Amino acid sequence: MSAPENDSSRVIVKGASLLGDKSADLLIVGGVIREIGSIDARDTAHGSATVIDADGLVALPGLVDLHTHLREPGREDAETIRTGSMAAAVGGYTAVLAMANTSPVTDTAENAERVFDLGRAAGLVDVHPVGAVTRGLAGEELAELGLMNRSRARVKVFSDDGKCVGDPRVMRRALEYVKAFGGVISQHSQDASLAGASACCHEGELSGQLGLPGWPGVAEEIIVARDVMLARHTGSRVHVAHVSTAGSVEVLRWAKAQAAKDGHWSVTAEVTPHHLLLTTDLLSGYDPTYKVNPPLRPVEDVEALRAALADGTIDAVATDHAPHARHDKEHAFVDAAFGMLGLETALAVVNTVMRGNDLLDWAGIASVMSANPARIAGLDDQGQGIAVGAPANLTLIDPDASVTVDRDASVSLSRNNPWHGRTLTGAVHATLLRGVATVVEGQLA
Ligand SMILES: NC(=O)N[C@@H](CC(=O)O)C(=O)O
Ligand SMILES: [Zn+2]
Ligand SMILES: [Zn+2]
Repeated sequence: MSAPENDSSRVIVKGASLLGDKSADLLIVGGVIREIGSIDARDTAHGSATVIDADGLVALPGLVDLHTHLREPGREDAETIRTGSMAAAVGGYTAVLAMANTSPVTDTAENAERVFDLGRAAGLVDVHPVGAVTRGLAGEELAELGLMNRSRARVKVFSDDGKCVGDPRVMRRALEYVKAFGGVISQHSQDASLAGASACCHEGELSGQLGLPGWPGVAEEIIVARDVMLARHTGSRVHVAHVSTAGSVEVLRWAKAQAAKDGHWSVTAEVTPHHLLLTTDLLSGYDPTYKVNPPLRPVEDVEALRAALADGTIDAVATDHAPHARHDKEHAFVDAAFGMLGLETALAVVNTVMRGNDLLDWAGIASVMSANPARIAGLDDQGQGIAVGAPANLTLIDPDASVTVDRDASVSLSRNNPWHGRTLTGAVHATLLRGVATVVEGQLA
């Protein structure tokens, strides 16, 4: 699939409810929204237009995922840039940020360009490589941050995700460095010594009963607290990946108020769909599908995360789509790999949890799943909403569809799907990347 070269290629989307509000038609010419209103598909000017009947569907701007693991290069048995892009498109995404914990690590301009080019070749979503903060994710020397930024991949988001940048001196240098070009450090906030090498779940009453080694929420919170102080000190930007505790939310609330007063630095944060719905009690069956980092938390944390997403303390939903091959996941709980799939189900989970509980409306979902992540990542071709002159990156959603998730229906190469067997509300009907349908009637085009 490639972007239309012919400027006259026309698509008409008929009768979609724009962000859940009033219905209108969209005229797309050459991949750009040209007109919004009442468009007569029979008008001879639109003679060869492709018409998409969107009656009863909600149109959102294409979704943007700040946090995806595509596993290529290195673990093409778990996912490739192509299959991960397929899962993203099916999930309504038009752009994803691909984490750097591949093999080799995305820590050089050359490696970043390779991921970028493979994303372009797949052509289903815009794949933006995230650059590593440190060489080899080792936490010691800074990676080629400037060269990655100046490369064809134009990397602006840097993360050692999977590992925390533990050394405050390294974190300080990284924040200072990316400031020069408006970059951001996305931190996997987890103090290594409090987490401990064998910990595999949330530390609490249940981990004690199950005999599983856990780590406490404070291992996350102290890093969030440290990093916002470093961002303030350096006048830079920090982004907190996969926030999972009520304590982190409290720190963020304080930090955002300070940043707004100070004006010279900022902190943003994301939450995953699974941390908005799944709780630590799922671990009682020792099913490694539910083993993830940060771990599933008690219901009090889940409630705080929902409230923070609703009130803007948390800016974005990011999937942390983390595919794993069967032989890495199907182990005793303590030995299994951390991580779960998320791209194909994110929109339905957010709709079920947030809209279903009157915490966000469609416009709010568009903010946390498109506009805000695009702004945080500094993407200029995404997140502009549904407006005349904006690229036609669109997701058409059947808002009332009730879908029971089947892990074998996934286009991902992996099957570590925590939503298998659950019934969610809302389904992606179509996805358009710059006017080209990547998904039609829920299937890859
Ligand atoms: N989330 C996970 O449990 N695993 C991620 C790494 C990460 O996001 O920390 C992975 O790469 O598998
Ligand atoms: Zn992480
Ligand atoms: Zn991750």
